[in-house]
Amino acid sequence: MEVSINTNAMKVNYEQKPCYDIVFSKDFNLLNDEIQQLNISNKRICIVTESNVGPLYANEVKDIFMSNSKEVIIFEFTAGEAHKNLDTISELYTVLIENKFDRNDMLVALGGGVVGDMTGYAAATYLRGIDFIQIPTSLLAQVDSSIGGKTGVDYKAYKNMIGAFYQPKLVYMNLSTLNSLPNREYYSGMGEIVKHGLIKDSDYFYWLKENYQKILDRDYDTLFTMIYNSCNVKRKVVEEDPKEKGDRALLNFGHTIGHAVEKLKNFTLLHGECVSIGIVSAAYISLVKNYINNTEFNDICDTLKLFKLPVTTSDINANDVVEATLNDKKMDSGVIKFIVLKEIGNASIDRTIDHDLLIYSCEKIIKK
Ligand SMILES: NC(=O)c1ccc[n+]([C@@H]2O[C@H](COP(=O)([O-])OP(=O)(O)OC[C@H]3O[C@@H](n4cnc5c(N)ncnc54)[C@H](O)[C@@H]3O)[C@@H](O)[C@H]2O)c1
Ligand SMILES: O=C(O)C(=O)C[C@@H](O)[C@H](O)[C@H](O)COP(=O)(O)O
Ligand SMILES: [Zn+2]
Repeated sequence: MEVSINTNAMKVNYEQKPCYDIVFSKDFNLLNDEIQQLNISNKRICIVTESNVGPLYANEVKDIFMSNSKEVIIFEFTAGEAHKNLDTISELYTVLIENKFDRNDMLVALGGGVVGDMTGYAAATYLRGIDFIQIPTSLLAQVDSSIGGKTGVDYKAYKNMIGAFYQPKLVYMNLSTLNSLPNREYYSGMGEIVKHGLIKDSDYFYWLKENYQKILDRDYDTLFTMIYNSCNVKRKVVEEDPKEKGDRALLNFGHTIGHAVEKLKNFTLLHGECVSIGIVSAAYISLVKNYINNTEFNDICDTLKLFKLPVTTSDINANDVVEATLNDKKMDSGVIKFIVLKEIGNASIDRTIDHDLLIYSCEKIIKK
């Protein structure tokens, strides 16, 4: 994978026209210029954040917005997937109404994927839609959730069951915010990053493997190259299929089983950890279908383990996992659009994966 990165930004097109910039930076110094281009001088701003990230970064970000807008308020909720729900959204709606936010005003998501998904959904639905921008602060949010416009909340423990496709006006990444990200959360982001290599770029997958120590050490230049490349993989997929009518489903590789595990483990495993387990089951199905060979299957498992990710789980049963997949959003008239690997770096949609094969693959990931 040869990548010459001579810029700190990339443009995302949507329905074949420029939509928003993804800006990569070592700090918040470029944020002022970026938001000035959005002409927010007469806007009210609500920074949406949570109890871990807010105390670290909200004041610095608020100061930047204060010097460019009419008014800035902060909405902070308790961190964690358990608060990615309609109750939190309702609290945010109430704050916006009480502060007389109108359609001219804007939300700012400052946090990980939970903040980004919820802020985007609130922006998509408040007054039938107001602008929002993403300032992702977790690795997973920087390489995945802040890009592509999937927004939403969990509903009765079903993942992302309520939501909207709604694009941000800007994605601003301060890579230095990762310095405060706990290791387990950092490794969780690697689940989505390994996924990017597996579905679209075998050179990238092997580059991750070769650079695993620098990645674990959070070497800045390696981190920048990795985040930039993952964003590029996702950008290209979502530009081609913004509302997942086709190949955007490839980004869901590992998620059919992954989301089921996330639900059945009562969100005690992190999203990226569940994606890792889901990748193993999907890779195993790809092995059974003779798309990949044993060496490649073991290579995938070993690479996930290099990034401290789980490849098995326990205390759940295969039938419950498969039952949970029936609510997968990739279901199409009772047939799952399951994502398999035709080879490393080349995923595809397979509508022939039946109940028995799903059960068989689950037994591979469930430790007795
Ligand atoms: N919309 C999408 O396309 C998309 C893509 C992938 C994942 N997701 C969703 O994103 C969520 C997972 O995102 P996540 O892993 O960022 O979870 P998260 O938002 O819960 O953040 C992970 C943890 O790290 C903390 N944190 C975040 N940034 C930090 C920082 N800079 N310093 C210290 N602590 C920090 C958070 O408080 C939290 O405890 C899931 O709900 C998943 O469904 C959405
Ligand atoms: O952006 C996408 O499309 C993805 O599938 C990215 C996934 O990593 C992410 O977890 C997404 O939220 C899952 O989509 P969902 O439609 O299954 O909720
Ligand atoms: Zn995901």
